Amino acid sequence: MNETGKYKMNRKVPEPTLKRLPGYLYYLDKVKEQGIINISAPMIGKDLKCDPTQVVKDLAVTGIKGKPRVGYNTYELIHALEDYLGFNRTNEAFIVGAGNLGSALMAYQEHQSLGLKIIAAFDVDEKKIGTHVGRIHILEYNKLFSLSNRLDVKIGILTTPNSVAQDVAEDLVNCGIKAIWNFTSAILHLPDDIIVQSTSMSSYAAVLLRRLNDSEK
Ligand SMILES: NC(=O)c1ccc[n+]([C@@H]2O[C@H](COP(=O)([O-])OP(=O)(O)OC[C@H]3O[C@@H](n4cnc5c(N)ncnc54)[C@H](O)[C@@H]3O)[C@@H](O)[C@H]2O)c1
Repeated sequence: MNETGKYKMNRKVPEPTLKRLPGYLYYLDKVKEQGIINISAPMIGKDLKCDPTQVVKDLAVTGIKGKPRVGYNTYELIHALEDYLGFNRTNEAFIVGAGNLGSALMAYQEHQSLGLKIIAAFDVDEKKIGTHVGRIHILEYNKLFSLSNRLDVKIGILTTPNSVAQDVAEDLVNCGIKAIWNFTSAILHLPDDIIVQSTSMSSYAAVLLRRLNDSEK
């Protein structure tokens, strides 16, 4: 942090901090609904079962500082978090692979409130092409190239089988995609400037099962 308490813009915020920020936002929305105007770090820490020092450190990345004995202004903090996370902007995304997982992601409207809007899906399966999930149309994979020329989409969500993930990811990059949310288990080899966020439910399940096993010993 610099002397004003703000993180320098070029400083890379640790991933665990970034992962915790949406949780604060969700919690603060509930606090706001209860009409609570100011909230302290110890109160947030108590409710979210985490260390208040960690809360202060995490929230400092937004540039907002709490006041001694008053805490944070709930509205200011929500706004700062939304702004920092880009939730109050619309980020359009393509999804490739409209199977079980791809369709579930398309059906999950909550992403929109996070500023992530899936505008089209692409697949190679003739039976799926031309259908839609909610308002999202599933288009022929080859259309990815012409459509990305017309639209300035920067995010690609990858839900194809693992076997084709690298090829599809390279196509996405060639179409101008700058950030890939990778749900496959493939380890993608892409240029350094491409942001890849891999998400694995299996790793969370592994932690859950291991902890359950440990607790039963
Ligand atoms: N990250 C997670 O937690 C998690 C959870 C479940 C599944 N997965 C992974 O997500 C991926 C999808 O799983 P699923 O159960 O939805 O599979 P699925 O078979 O239901 O869907 C895959 C879709 O991709 C399409 N496809 C195949 N080749 C393609 C290509 N070259 N271009 C475009 N589309 C293509 C298929 O036609 C199909 O519609 C798999 O890699 C799976 O391992 C990840």
